[in-house]
Amino acid sequence: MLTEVVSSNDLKKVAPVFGQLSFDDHEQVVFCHDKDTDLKAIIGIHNTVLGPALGGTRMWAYNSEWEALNDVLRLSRGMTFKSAITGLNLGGGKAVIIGDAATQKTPELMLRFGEFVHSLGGRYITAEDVGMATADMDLVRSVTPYVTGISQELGGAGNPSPITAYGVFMGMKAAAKYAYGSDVLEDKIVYVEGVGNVGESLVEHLSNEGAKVFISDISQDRLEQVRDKYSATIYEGDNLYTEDMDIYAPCALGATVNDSTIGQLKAKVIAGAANNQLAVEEKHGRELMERGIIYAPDFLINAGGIINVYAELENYGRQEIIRKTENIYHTTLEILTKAESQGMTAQAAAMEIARDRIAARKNS
Ligand SMILES: NC(=O)c1ccc[n+]([C@@H]2O[C@H](COP(=O)([O-])OP(=O)(O)OC[C@H]3O[C@@H](n4cnc5c(N)ncnc54)[C@H](O)[C@@H]3O)[C@@H](O)[C@H]2O)c1
Repeated sequence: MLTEVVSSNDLKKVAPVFGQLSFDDHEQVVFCHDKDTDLKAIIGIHNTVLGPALGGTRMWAYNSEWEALNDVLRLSRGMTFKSAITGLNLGGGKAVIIGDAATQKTPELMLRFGEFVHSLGGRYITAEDVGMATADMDLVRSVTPYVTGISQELGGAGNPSPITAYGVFMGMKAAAKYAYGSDVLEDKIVYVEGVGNVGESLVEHLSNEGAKVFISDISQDRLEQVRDKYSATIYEGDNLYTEDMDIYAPCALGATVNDSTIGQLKAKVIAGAANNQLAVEEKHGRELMERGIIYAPDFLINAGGIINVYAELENYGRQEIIRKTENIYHTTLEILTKAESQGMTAQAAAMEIARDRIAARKNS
């Protein structure tokens, strides 16, 4: 399976790059190293048929370089399909920096990373992802124009996370309409796993709508901050997957829908911001379908952020950003309907539309 998350030991059994599970015809993979700043980064450029490869930079303390490589390949491939299904003229790319953002991210390291991005001449355009903030992108902007997600003071569209959260909220409403016949989320029990930039903003929408929101995070500080601002309860148990809930919203890292969690989940809807929620796309997508769980494909409903940063390249304003993001509601309903009528998973239905758009451009 192309996007399967596997252990470092299993990864070592395949050819290092071209044989990687998620290589999937990547155009270019760039390894970046700088001794002075201890930068170790990998930039994945999956596909540039529709336009330059745009995707955020993630900084994470990976257990091994294999896992970092697997992650960047999975993520950059996902960006290709995200932009394609959202109708943007962008290709798919992503970068990972190996290290702990809390302790190892320095201005010097970010500048050096920016220089590597610049060296690609615009084939890859970066933005923020996990472990990155708008201020980091502002730093990168001082050495390259090939960056989005910069602050409004520098002419950017600002932090993309609130728009991402709004799009997830739209996709969640559409999935709820499909599952429950109504998109009103009042009194629905929603578990938000990960209350970082996007998760917090999603909690705000849910709490405004009167949903019963439970939150989990590995950071106690984040949990308390979010609980104190909105109507949300901190989940105190040790396995949220077994809890009674209507909607599960993964907003931390990917692959949480996997062999061990899928049989425990009681939610009827899965809709969240995390990229690559299905550990093995086809297998777990199908299992969700067989269990009657409505899955709103992640790359479809978390596209608000890329819509927001794309505005910086195309010079469209706030109104158009909101319009495109609200359209996620309609696209989600369309995909769920197509999937059911054609007996395919929602993930596969969304992928098919995205692939068709890329193929049409390639052949034009
Ligand atoms: N920021 C965006 O605009 C955007 C756009 C599209 C997709 N995404 C995806 O959404 C997800 C969240 O992004 P973000 O920008 O909010 O990142 P973030 O770093 O701000 O937040 C992630 C949160 O998840 C928590 N977390 C990490 N591991 C966890 C675990 N095992 N259980 C519970 N919580 C855990 C972290 O403590 C943190 O609070 C990521 O998968 C990201 O790739 C983000």
